[in-house]
Amino acid sequence: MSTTSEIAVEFRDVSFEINHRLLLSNLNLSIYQGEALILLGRSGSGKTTTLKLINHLLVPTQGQVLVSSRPTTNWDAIKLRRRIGYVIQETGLFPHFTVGENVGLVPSLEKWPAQKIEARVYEMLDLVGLEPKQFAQRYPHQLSGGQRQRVGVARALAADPPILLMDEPFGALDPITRLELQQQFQYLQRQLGKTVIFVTHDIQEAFFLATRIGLMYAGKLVALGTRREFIQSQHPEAQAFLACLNAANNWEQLN
Ligand SMILES: Nc1ncnc2c1ncn2[C@@H]1O[C@H](COP(=O)(O)OP(=O)(O)OP(=O)(O)O)[C@@H](O)[C@H]1O
Repeated sequence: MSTTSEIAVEFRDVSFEINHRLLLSNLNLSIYQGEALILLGRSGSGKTTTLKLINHLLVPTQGQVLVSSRPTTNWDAIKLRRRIGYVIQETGLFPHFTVGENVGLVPSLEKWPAQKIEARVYEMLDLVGLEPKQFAQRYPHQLSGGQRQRVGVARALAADPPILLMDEPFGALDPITRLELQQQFQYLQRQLGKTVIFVTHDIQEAFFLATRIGLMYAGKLVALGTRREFIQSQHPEAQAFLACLNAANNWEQLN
């Protein structure tokens, strides 16, 4: 895997509070270029909040988030977001745009010439396994959920951003399509060398995709490390997740 020791995103003692509720406290975390950092945690543990602090949808109430060594508060928010692809569970595709227009959105906002956009759209649809001639002219409602997710990934990759934020992107899919997309995504991430921060509450997904796993619990990062290190963690929340993994793997013992 092509990780370098250069830091792509850094949280320096970050807390985030809203309406006197502390959603995230004292987060310190460096994410290296080219790695797939999986944020794992149960519902409400603060994973999405952490992602939104990276692309400036939220601003820390304490500390700093740095992207390419610059605090997000010093970035022009639009320029920052163009460097960061964002894929969410409900894909956020524009319903009145065709698949091609959705995928070409950021390149057209960046005023690429029409021919270059079209070539890029075809390249991206190919990359995520959708036959461009068949799919580029369709509308999102004419696709299955799995196909929409593929379009969401193609759109996030279209302007070649160095960083990708993925918020439970495959959560709503059937397990077979999900595994297929996870495999394709892992291949793509390694080929393209993107820095990926991927949110999930599924430990199998985390183990499959991770360079490192960051475990969140009640707004805190309570464990951080490789799969091997995660298995050795004594934190009760890590143990609870590992118990889920073991339960899933021990189904043969059921009669
Ligand atoms: N705008 C808000 N105002 C108040 N509380 C909020 C707000 N946004 C999120 N929260 C709360 O912050 C906590 C963390 O939310 P967050 O969405 O980061 O969790 P998560 O780990 O991504 O959960 P899930 O896996 O369910 O998406 C939750 O308890 C949530 O209810």
